[in-house]
Amino acid sequence: MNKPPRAFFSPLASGAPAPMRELPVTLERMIHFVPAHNAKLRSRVPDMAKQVDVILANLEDAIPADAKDAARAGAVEMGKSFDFASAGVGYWSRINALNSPWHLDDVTTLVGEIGDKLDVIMVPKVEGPWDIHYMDQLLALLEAKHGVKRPIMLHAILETAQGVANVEAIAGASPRMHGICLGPADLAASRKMKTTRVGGGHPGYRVLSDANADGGERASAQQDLWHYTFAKMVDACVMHGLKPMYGPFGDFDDEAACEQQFRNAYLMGCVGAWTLHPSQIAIAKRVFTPAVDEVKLAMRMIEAMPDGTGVALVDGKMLDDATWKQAKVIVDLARLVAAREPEMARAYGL
Ligand SMILES: CC(=O)SCCNC(=O)CCNC(=O)[C@H](O)C(C)(C)COP(=O)(O)OP(=O)(O)OC[C@H]1O[C@@H](n2cnc3c(N)ncnc32)[C@H](O)[C@@H]1OP(=O)(O)O
Ligand SMILES: CC(=O)C(=O)O
Ligand SMILES: [Mg+2]
Repeated sequence: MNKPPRAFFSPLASGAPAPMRELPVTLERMIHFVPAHNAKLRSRVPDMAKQVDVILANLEDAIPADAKDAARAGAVEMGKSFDFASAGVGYWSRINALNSPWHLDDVTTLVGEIGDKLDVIMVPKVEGPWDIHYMDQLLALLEAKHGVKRPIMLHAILETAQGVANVEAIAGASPRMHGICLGPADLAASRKMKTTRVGGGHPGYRVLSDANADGGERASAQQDLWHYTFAKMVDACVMHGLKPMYGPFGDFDDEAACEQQFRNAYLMGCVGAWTLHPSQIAIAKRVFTPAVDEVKLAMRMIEAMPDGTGVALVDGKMLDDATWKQAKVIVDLARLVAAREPEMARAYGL
């Protein structure tokens, strides 16, 4: 059963900030992962911040068990030593799972030490709305205790079969929800898929054409292992006004496959993807920034139907209200990019 509408937007603790009614309008083309226990990489945060939209201090998987405390302390140091808000860069942290021995210390330390610096907590292995309700209540209590002025948002990773089954309820569980991203590595393990990869396709997952009468070679094409989950996730996010994102791509040497995975996500409606290595930043930026010719076409489409109604022809193709709305999505994104990147503003003519 859902909360009554008025209760949905009430603070969950006396003194906690009022839940947000709308998500901040901001670019999140890449969530750049920094292993927070690594002092060398932490020292590069000011440089990284010039290249990415969001920096995330990772505390969960990929951090060795004996470095969990150091990673937590590193996340606090990152939040205190660099002014992400003034740089126009988001600051997120991925905490350890709700049933792990590090989870409680992660949440209490982050909110207590840098609650007013942290935009989003990324929650791994979310199974159902109950996980979000728990986080919502805990954060409200901690925000009230530490005088945090702005609610910390939640971004769920969709990486268990149970989570996929419950994705709509997860998306609608709290006004704290920022978005959901796909976690293909844990999801593969959860589903007992016979793969050993972090995202991307698999050469064995194919469709074969019918046999040829002459016994000749049959055409076959690799298919997308993630399409069903991904489409379900995007619709759940959009239904609740959240931001869908692609997650990680683990083969750093296969830049073409990474770019294709990111592009599929972009076309399907995602706002961004994770970058795990510096080489992936340019890929994410290229993919999640609308191309100049696409933006110029979209602007001509909007000009052809100034009030968004009726029918027109642009370059021989029919447009109506629905195509106008698609064009507006692209132009709105271009305006967001242009506000941050003067060279793109010039290229778009905005
Ligand atoms: C399934 C999941 O949960 S995915 C999310 C969890 N995984 C992660 O967060 C992984 C994040 N990435 C990393 O930890 C690292 O990229 C590694 C350990 C995988 C590889 O790092 P390296 O072995 O140093 O790779 P490589 O030699 O190619 O790095 C080139 C340079 O980029 C730096 N670099 C590597 N990763 C990063 C990063 N995420 N951010 C910033 N700089 C980085 C390296 O320090 C190195 O710098 P240097 O040449 O000055 O020494
Ligand atoms: C993203 C992530 O955590 C996973 O693929 O498991
Ligand atoms: Mg995972």
